[in-house]
Amino acid sequence: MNYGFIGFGNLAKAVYQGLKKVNNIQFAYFTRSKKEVSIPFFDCIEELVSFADVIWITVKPQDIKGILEKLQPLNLEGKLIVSPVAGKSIAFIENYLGKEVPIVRIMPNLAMAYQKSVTAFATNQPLNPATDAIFETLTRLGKAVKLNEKGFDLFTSVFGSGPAFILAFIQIFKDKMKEFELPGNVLDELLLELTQGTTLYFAENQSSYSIEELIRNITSKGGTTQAGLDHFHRHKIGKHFEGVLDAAKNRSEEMSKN
Ligand SMILES: NC(=O)C1=CN([C@@H]2O[C@H](COP(=O)(O)OP(=O)(O)OC[C@H]3O[C@@H](n4cnc5c(N)ncnc54)[C@H](OP(=O)(O)O)[C@@H]3O)[C@@H](O)[C@H]2O)C=CC1
Ligand SMILES: O=C(O)[C@@H]1CCC=N1
Repeated sequence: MNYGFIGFGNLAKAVYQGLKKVNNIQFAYFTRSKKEVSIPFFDCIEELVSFADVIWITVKPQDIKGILEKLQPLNLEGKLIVSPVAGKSIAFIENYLGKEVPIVRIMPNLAMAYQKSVTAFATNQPLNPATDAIFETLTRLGKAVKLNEKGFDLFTSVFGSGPAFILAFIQIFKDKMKEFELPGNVLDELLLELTQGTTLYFAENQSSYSIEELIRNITSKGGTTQAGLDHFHRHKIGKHFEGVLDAAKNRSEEMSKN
C-alpha cells in the first residue's frame, strides 16, 4: 500500500512517524520545498498521485482548494483520499473531485506520532473495504471513532486542538514555578511527571470512580485544594475555559462556510 502526502508538515510527519514501522506501507510526499525526511520526494503532484494508493491531503485549510483544483483533472481511479483538513467537509472535496472518489475525512491530533491520537472518522463510502482499511489503520494510531460530520466542529476543538489547550494550562503551572529559579528543562521534567502521574491516577481509577470523586480524594476539608477549587468555582474558571472550546468550535464552523 502506497501512502502519498500532499504537504509534509506537522500532521503528515505525525502520521508517518506513527506508521513507519508498519511493514506493508511505503511513503512519499509532494511539497513546494524538499523536507528533512528520508522518504521519496516528488516535486510534481502528478508523480505523487501516480505513486499513491492513498492520497493524504495534509495542507492548511487555506491551501486545500488549490490542491483540489490540481487533483481534479488527474486520473484518481483506484485512489482514496484522506483529509484531516479542519473545517472542510467531504462534500467540499467531492465538489471538486466527483462523488465516485472514496474520501475519508478525519480529525486527529499530533499524538498520532506515538499511537495516542483520538481520531474522528467519516466517509462518503462506508461500505467500501478500502475506507474500512483506513479506519483500521487509524486504530493503530490511537483511538478512532466513526462520527457524523456534524460532530466534527466540536470534536476538532476538544481532540484536535485539545493538546494545545492542555499545554497552555501546563504553561500556567510552569510560569508560576519561575520563582524556584530551576532551569526550564528541569521544570518541564517535573511538570511532565505531574501530568503523567495525574493521567495514570485517572487511568487506573476511571472505570470505578468519576472525575469528581478523584478530585475529592485530593481535597481535604478546609485544606489547600479546597481553597484552590473554591476560587475555581467562584470565578467560574470552568465556564471561562468552556469559552476556549466554544471559540475553537465556532472557528471550525466558520471555516466550513468558506
Ligand atoms: N497540526 C495539528 O495538530 C493538526 C492539523 N490538522 C490539519 O492538518 C492540516 C495540516 O496541518 P499542519 O501539518 O499542522 O500544517 P503545516 O503548515 O505544518 O504543513 C503544511 C504543509 O503543506 C505544504 N503545502 C502548502 N501549500 C502547498 C501546496 N500548494 N502544494 C504542496 N504542498 C503545500 C507545506 O510545505 P511547503 O510550503 O514546502 O509546500 C507544508 O509541508 C491542516 O489542514 C490542519 O487543519 C488536523 C488536526 C491536527
Ligand atoms: O488549529 C487548527 O486549525 C488545527 C485543527 C486542530 C489542530 N490544529
